[in-house]
Amino acid sequence: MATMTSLIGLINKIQRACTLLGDHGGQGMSLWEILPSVAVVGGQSSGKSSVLESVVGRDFLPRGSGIVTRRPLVLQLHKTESGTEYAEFLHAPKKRFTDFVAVRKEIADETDRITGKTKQISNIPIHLSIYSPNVVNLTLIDLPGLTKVAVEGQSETIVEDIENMVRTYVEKPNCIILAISPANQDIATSDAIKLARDVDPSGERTFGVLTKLDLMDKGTNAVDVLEGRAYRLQQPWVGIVNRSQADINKNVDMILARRKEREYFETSPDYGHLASRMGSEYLAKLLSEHLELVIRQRIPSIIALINKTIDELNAELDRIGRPIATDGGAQLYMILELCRAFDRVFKEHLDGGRPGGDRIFGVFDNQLPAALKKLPFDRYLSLKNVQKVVTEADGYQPHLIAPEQGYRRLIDGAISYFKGPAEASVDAVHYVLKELVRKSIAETQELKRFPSLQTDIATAANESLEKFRDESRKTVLRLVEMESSYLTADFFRKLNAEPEKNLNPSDKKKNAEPAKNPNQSGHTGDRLNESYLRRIGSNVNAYIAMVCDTLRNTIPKAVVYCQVKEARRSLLTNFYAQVGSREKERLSAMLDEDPQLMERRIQIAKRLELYISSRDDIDAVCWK
Ligand SMILES: Nc1nc2c(ncn2[C@@H]2O[C@H](COP(=O)(O)OP(=O)(O)OP(=O)(O)O)[C@@H](O)[C@H]2O)c(=O)[nH]1
Repeated sequence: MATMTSLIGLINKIQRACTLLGDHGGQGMSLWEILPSVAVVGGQSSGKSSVLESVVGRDFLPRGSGIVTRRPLVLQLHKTESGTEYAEFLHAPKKRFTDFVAVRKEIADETDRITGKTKQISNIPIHLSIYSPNVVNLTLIDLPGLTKVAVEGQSETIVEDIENMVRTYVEKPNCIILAISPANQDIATSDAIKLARDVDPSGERTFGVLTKLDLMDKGTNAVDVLEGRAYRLQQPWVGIVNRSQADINKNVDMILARRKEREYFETSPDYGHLASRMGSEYLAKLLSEHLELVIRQRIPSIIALINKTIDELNAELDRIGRPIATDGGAQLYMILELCRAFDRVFKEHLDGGRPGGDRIFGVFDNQLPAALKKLPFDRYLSLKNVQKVVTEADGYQPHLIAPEQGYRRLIDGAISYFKGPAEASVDAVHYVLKELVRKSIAETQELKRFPSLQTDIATAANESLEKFRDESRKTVLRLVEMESSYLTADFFRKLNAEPEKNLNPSDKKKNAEPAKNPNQSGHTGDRLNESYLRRIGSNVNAYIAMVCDTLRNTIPKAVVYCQVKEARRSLLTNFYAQVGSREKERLSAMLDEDPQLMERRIQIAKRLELYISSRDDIDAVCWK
C-alpha cells in the first residue's frame, strides 16, 4: 500500500510540473497526455460538483446558475495521517487555505483571471491540492458540464466548445472517465454516457456513477443500471446519494451527509444487497485503487516516453548549444575557445581545405602582372619625352659624354610608376583577407548563437587587417623606392661592352649613318639626334624591364610576409589582449545570444530537468 500511495503522489507531482511548463495536452505526445487521470464528465445539474465534494468531504466548489466550471480543475487529493485539512493552488504556491469558503472564491477568481468575466471557457487547468486525513489519494479533473443550449451572454459556440474541451481530456487512452448520470433521467439520454460510449466503446475505462437515486419516482429503482444490465460497462456502476438542494440550504455538513448516504443504502429495500459497493466513500476508494493499477501498468510506457524525450531534448540542446557559464573565468575561456574555432576556420581558408586562399595567388599571378604590363612606359619613353627629360636634366650645360643625369631622371620617373600596381596588390590581398574573415565567421558553427561576439571578432580582425595593410603598403613602396635609390651599375657596364645588342633591326638601319658610339654625346648642332634619343629610351626601357621582373617577384613576397603571414599568425592577438583585461559584465555582453534562442534553451532546460527528475522519482518508487 505504501508503494501505491507514492505512485499517485508521483503522478500528481509530474502533473503539477507539466502545468508549470505549460504542458496541458493538445501538443502531440506530451508527458501530460500519457499520464493516467480521472476526468469527471456529466450534463448540467447531473450532480458532478456534489460527487466531487462528497469524495473530498468538503464544500469547496463554486456554485451558481449557468456554466460555473469554465476551466478544468485538476483536483489532487493527498491523504495525510492527521492534522488540519488545507488546500493549496499551484498558481499561489505559498498560500495555505484552511477556509474552504476562500477556496471556493479563489477557484471562481482564478477562473475569471483567464477567461475574463465573459463566461468564456479555457482549457488551461487550475490545480488544486487538498491535504486531509479524510481523503484517499486520488486525482480528479473536473470539467465544464455538458450543455445543450447557450444562455444569455455566452457565445453561440459554447455548447460545442465545451464538448470539444471535454473530449480532448476523455479521448486520451490513459483517461479514466467518471461518467455522472442522474438516476431520475433515462440512462439512454445521459450526456455523460453518450460521450463515454463515443470515446470508449468497449467501456473498459468508464466508471458509471448514478446520482439522485433518492429522487427517483416512487416504485421505480435503478437496480438494472447498477447491476450493469441497462448499460454494460466493464467497471462496476456506483450509486450515489448527494445532498439535496434543501440539505445544502440547511448547511448540512459533508460528514453528516456521508453518514446519511451510508444509512440510505444500508436500509434501502432496493439496494441493501449492494450497500457495500455504493456511496461516495466507496467510489473514492474504488477510483483510487483503479488509478494505482492503471499507473502501475503505464509506468513502462511513461518511462519509455520520458527516455525518448530526454534524448530528443539533449539532441536539440546540442544543436542550439549548451547554456553559458556565468562566472567570468569560464566566460573568458569560452570566448577564447570561440575565437580559436574561428581562427581554425580562417586558417583552413588560407592554407587550403576551404576555398579562398587561392584568390591571393590569383592576385600575384594575374592581377599584378596585368597591371605591370599596362604601365605606360611606351608613352613615358617616347622620343619627345626622353628628349624633354634629358634636356631638362642637363640644365644650362649640355652633357658631354653620356647623359648620366638624364638616365637617372628617366629611370626614377619610370620606377615611380610601379607604386600603383604595388599598392593595388596590397589592397587586393586586403580585400581577399577581409572576405575570408567574413566567410570564416559565417562558417564557424560554434559562433552561430553569439551575434555580438561575431561582430566583435569581425571588428577586431578587420582592425588587424588594416594594420597589416598599412605595414604592407609601406614595405612594397619601400621596395619600389629601393630600386630608385641604387641602380644596378653592372647593367650599364654590360651595355657599354655590347653596344649593339639591345637595338632592334629597324633601329640599326636608322642608326647606320652616324656610326659613332651611340652612348656618347649625340649632339648634332643644338639638338639631340633621334637615334641617340631612341637609344637612351631603349636602354632605360631594358633597365625598367629588369626592375619590373624583380618587383613582380618581390612584391608578392612582401605582401605575403606583411599581410598573409601576419593574418595567419596574429589576426586576433590584440583582441585576446583586450578581452583578457575586460570586466565580467563586458564578457557577458560579448556572449549575448539571440534572445529567442536563449528563451528556447531555457524552455528545453526546464523540460529536461522535469523529465530527468520524473525519471528519478519513478525509479525510486518502483524499486521500493
Ligand atoms: N436529492 C438529491 N439532490 C441532488 C443529488 N445530487 C445532486 N443533487 C442536487 O442537484 C443540483 C445540482 O447538483 P450539482 O452537484 O450542482 O450538479 P452539477 O452537475 O455540478 O451542476 P452544474 O455544475 O450546474 O453543471 C443541486 O441542487 C444538488 O443539491 C442527489 O443525489 N440527491
